[in-house]
Amino acid sequence: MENGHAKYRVAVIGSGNWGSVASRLIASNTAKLPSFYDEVRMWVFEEILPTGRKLSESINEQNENCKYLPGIKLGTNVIADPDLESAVKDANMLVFVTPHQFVEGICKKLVGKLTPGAEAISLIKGMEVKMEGPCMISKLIADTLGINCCVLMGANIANEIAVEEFSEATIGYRKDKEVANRWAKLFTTPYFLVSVAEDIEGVELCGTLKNIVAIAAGLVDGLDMGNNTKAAIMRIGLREMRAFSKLLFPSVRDNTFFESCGVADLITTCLGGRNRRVAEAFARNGGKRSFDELEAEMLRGQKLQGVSTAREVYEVLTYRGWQELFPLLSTVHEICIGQLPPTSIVEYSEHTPNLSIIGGHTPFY
Ligand SMILES: NC(=O)c1ccc[n+]([C@@H]2O[C@H](COP(=O)([O-])OP(=O)(O)OC[C@H]3O[C@@H](n4cnc5c(N)ncnc54)[C@H](O)[C@@H]3O)[C@@H](O)[C@H]2O)c1
Ligand SMILES: O=P(O)(O)OC[C@H](O)CO
Repeated sequence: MENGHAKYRVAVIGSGNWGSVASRLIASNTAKLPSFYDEVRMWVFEEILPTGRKLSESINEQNENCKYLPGIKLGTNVIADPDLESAVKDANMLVFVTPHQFVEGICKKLVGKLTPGAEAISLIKGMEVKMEGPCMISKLIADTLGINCCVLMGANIANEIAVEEFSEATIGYRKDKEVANRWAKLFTTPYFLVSVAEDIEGVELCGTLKNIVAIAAGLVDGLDMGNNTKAAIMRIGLREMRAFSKLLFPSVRDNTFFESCGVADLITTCLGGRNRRVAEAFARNGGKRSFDELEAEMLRGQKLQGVSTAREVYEVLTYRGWQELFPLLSTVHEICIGQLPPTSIVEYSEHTPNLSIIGGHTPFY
């Protein structure tokens, strides 16, 4: 507390492409806003660079993440820390921004180490599938750590935000609007406009599912199909995103799909994202080189989320008998694992089933 007002200390857990840009964005605000401590600790998954230097040391010396965000100064109040416990010490606002496959292990290491009353926000686009069913990443964080967790999703290609091109984002929250507004204050800048929506599942599922549609869009590009085909993929994808979200969480709101986290993120990812780019290469190689191989070669340490999300969603679809209702989401997974050729991405529509069978009415399509 300072002068009777709460003061907030921010830690960022993750330092990849978006993690580095988010740290820079946040740090530009904490340096200015009196309700936040200036310093932003950024946890770094330690790596040894080709020069033999540690990534965290290099970031602190150059004030730049030469591997995941070269050429951009982070702000001198961003401090890289390879020690997870030390990175979150005394922090009461925790920003989670790692590829989704690593978050469970990270959370387990943080149990019992957090400042009482800490709040979290997840910028992670992905989901986990457990024995008991699908689990959104914000819920995984909240349940493992016993803390409240909002989400921030949107049309946010990190490299564009790094050079301060105008973008929007959506914060999803469950009940506490005051907390959501505090997160919005932390993130909002003149070039990054943030709105809040009381629909955490809807916001998070938009960010998660659009990565599967982006794979489909990349396949279409790799097959040299035109804009009409790609637009059709995006429309069908958006429709399936909304239907799947509402089946999982009936509380999900239609309006959420018109926020930055919805249609805008779908568009930007299908035009300029990494999932699209690698899927294009996959199709150009006729599916002969795996996504893992192409990811390693093309992204140099950055991670795709769409391929694993397609698998996770497919598990849910098969377990619940919904596969035929979601031809695009299902087909993307079957192409990714080599069960179908890339050209199948536009063949499935011939077999599109009667989509009105759920519950005998047409609530989704
Ligand atoms: N990059 C973007 O434009 C962007 C924009 C919005 C949202 N996102 C989302 O943000 C999340 C993080 O993406 P990113 O772009 O910051 O990461 P990234 O793909 O650029 O980088 C991969 C990160 O994973 C780390 N890592 C590798 N192995 C690890 C391990 N075993 N344990 C923990 N960490 C490990 C690496 O050190 C690196 O920091 C993803 O869910 C992504 O979908 C990304
Ligand atoms: O580069 P992608 O495909 O991981 O997408 C990045 C962001 O999610 C776009 O908002």
